[in-house]
Amino acid sequence: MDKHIAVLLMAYGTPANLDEVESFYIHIRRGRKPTKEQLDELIGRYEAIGGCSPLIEITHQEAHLLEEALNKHNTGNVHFTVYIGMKHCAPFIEDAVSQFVKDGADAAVGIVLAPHFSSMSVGVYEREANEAALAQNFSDLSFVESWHLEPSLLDALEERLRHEMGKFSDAEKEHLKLVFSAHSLPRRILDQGDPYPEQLLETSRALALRIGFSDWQFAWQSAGRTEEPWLGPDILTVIDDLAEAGYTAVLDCPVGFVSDHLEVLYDLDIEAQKRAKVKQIHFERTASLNADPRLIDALKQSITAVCKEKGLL
Ligand SMILES: CC1=C(CCC(=O)O)c2cc3nc(cc4[nH]c(cc5[nH]c(cc1n2)c(C)c5CCC(=O)O)c(CCC(=O)O)c4C)C(CCC(=O)O)=C3C
Ligand SMILES: [Fe+2]
Repeated sequence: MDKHIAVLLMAYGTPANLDEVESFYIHIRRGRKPTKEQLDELIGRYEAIGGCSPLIEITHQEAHLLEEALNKHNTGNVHFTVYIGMKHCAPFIEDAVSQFVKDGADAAVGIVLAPHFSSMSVGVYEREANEAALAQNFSDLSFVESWHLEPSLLDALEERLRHEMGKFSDAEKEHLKLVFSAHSLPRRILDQGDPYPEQLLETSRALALRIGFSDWQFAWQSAGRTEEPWLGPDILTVIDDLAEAGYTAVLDCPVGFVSDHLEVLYDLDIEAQKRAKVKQIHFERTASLNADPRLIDALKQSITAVCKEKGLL
């Protein structure tokens, strides 16, 4: 009999349509209903990107390609099945865990479609998966904690950066700032020595070095609308400051994200682009990795490394 390894591929989730925005938002807020203004504002953002986000469809493509890649040329009698588990919409992480337990998986490896670890992002996915596994008496669940320096990930991002750089003239490049961005988190993560900011800088440094462009900085984006302070500087403030400092071009590389979704299609393509226009800055961003074969390879390499560590391969 083949050994059956389940891969739990986790992503944020998205509402399937505008009618589902409210329940999605309530789930993000752990059961608290948003005010009408908050809900309308979020619906407005989804409307602005065409009604819904492509995140689910892209995640399905990634899952399919990953399963194919893992089962290609694998040694011995091991078979991989990829299960999608979303944090905030169906199929939820616990649904995926129930399914692979029901399917008789011998072991499971979890990975989040976000390369950098934070206790408030990837850590929460892991906790939810562990709780679901525990509830079903499944004990062989391991995780890829972060995969932010996987060579194939850097290859894919480097190619995106080189392509986008080509859209600026040599004259523009003299006043161009390369900005790496990622989803902000509440500033209190710093008190706990969270690795998130440093891992993001590691990816950013590696990429700037690869393309030989030293005029870069980091910015946070998509901070939540809550009372507590979030990590800054925010990308919109950075655009203002760069304009003030005489920059006329910005290339943003959202290194913290993998797929096209609201935070890229709205927060960058609409909101940041609009701010840049006001400030007369030529703003571009690198294309999302989506189902890029090098992204799939990065996921495969990090999953097989954990399998080897655990003696599964
Ligand atoms: C670290 C991180 C990532 C990256 C890592 C990962 O991918 O996990 C991420 C991704 C995403 N976040 C997304 C959307 C939203 N996030 C919200 C709110 C929040 N995000 C948070 C963190 C993160 N979020 C946090 C701490 C909150 C505050 C509430 C809470 O404590 O949980 C809200 C509520 C309203 C608002 O504040 O804007 C929305 C609509 C979508 C888009 C989905 C689509 O395309 O539909 C994606 C990929
Ligand atoms: Fe978010």
